[in-house]
Amino acid sequence: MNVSHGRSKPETNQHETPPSLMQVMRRYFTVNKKYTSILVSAILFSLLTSAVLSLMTQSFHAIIDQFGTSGTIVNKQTAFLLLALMVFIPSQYLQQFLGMKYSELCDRNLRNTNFAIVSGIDKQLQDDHNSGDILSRANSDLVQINESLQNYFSVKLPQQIIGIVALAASLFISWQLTLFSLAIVPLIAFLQVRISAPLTRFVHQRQQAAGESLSVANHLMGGYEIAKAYKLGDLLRQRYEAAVDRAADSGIEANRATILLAPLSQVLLFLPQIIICGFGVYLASIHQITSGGVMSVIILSVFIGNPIGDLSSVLSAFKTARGCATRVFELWDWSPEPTGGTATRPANDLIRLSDVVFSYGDQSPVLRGISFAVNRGEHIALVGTSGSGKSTAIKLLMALYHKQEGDIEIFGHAVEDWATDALREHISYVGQDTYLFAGTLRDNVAMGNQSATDAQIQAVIDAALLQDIDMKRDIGERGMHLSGGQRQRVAIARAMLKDAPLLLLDEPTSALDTQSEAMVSETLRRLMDGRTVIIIAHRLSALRHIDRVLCLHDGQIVESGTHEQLMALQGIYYRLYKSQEADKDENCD
Ligand SMILES: Nc1ncnc2c1ncn2[C@@H]1O[C@H](COP(=O)(O)OP(=O)(O)OP(=O)(O)O)[C@@H](O)[C@H]1O
Repeated sequence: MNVSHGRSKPETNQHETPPSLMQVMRRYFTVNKKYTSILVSAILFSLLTSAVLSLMTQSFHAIIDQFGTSGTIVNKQTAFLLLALMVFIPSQYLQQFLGMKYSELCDRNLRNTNFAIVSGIDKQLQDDHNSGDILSRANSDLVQINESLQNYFSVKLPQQIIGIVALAASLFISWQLTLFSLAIVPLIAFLQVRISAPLTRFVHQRQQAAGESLSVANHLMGGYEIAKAYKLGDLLRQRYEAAVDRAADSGIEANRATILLAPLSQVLLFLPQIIICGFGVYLASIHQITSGGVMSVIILSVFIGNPIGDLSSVLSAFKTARGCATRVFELWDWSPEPTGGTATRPANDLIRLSDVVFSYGDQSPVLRGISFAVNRGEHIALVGTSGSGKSTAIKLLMALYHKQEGDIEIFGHAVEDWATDALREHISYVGQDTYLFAGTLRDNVAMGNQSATDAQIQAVIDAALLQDIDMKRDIGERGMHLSGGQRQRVAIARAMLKDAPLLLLDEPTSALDTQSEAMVSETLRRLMDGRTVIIIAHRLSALRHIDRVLCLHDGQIVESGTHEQLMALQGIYYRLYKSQEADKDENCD
């Protein structure tokens, strides 16, 4: 596993040995290294707290011994005790506060880093994973990491530091009494480690299953109408319950280990003190230790016992954090989308595909050597049978996927020579599934050009025949408060505002009824005017004004020409056209 959050692995392998706790924690610290000074300060305050605590115990020791021998209390020691308390309290506050702050800042950093990485994941990898799993890694896994580690950095780590210093002070007072009281610790610690060993696996499985259940819930919300229309409620519920069952089974196993560890911790907490009392009285009786010494060791044993007793909960917190962090870091190791080359401006107006071959993953090729060129201002239509590769060709032009063979040249640069972001600035895209964001009409249109003025936005709203809708109107999540035709025209208005020289249209009217289609077609005409356009067209009757039609079949261009030329050819295009005409006649009857 990488130490930095730079990603190198092309793909995750579920069967790989999971990274060790050390590897995961090293990566956690590296990713959050800008906050290390806060953690170091928390540790320094823990050291100060423990040093003050040891000195307080020493003076307490002296006060009791003095009182035992002379019946008086030493004023100097008492004054010191009070002074030490005044340092102890703020120091303990700061150690906890800084530990908590460190963990909160790390959480924020992990979330921001995670969002940036998720938004740049290679499209092919994203296709291969379900969105619920990605969301679960980006949310509940991060929550679990924070919950597990925050308590450690703010409470448990300072306790451990204080415990170590208290142990040293206790050994200094009476090494026999201290070691005797700790004799049982190795055995119990060994049991704790053994019992908690499978915890990481169960936590990993639980989070995996939680991701699956989230994915099913996503389907229910995203495909609400379909779920209702096809009565998919039961099917989705069964899938959801199966995933939740798996999450619960793994959760029960994970918690079983945690619960088993609890009694061991209790034993660890009290046993040393009982031993100190008994053995301490014996040592005092043979003058090996004073009564003040026994009292001090008892006090120190509480600070030593705390971290030992908490070992099990610390272990389980770390194992939970390790399981979740492994899933998050796995996501971070997925290949990012290539940022491309250095070209940021067009060299000329030509778009050209030469012998392009492309397949999704290791499947058989979807595009099998397609070649065509588009000149500035030309309008080209891609038509053909379903699955012939039309949308894929458009996605290659947007650099969402990358061809395996051949050349793709956009405005005079090979697609891979373009800086990917710059390339996309020169392209407007309107697809068949319009994605609108929750917010106002203005917010959605302005995504085409975030520096546009209200007047410019209103102008494209008017041009897209949306003038009846107030631009401040909330259009609902995914534009649910609008009709299908209106949603499509919002997408067109967005593309108009972007004003990019290349326009890619993927069946922008296919989902519309005839009336809406007429309105959308009108706005489309306004959008296409003066731009280079590649349109995937469903209704062939609308292609009479297109400069050139390319007919795809089985990943190859089999016919090319104007509508009239292709009709005269009486090939695939002609048959598709005729079958659409026949459908239309049938519907009219
Ligand atoms: N993300 C993907 N992963 C794997 N295969 C895919 C993916 N997208 C599309 N395909 C496959 O690639 C082939 C071409 O799909 P594409 O969407 O390019 O066809 P199309 O001509 O646009 O079809 P339609 O007219 O039905 O929209 C199809 O067989 C499809 O199953």
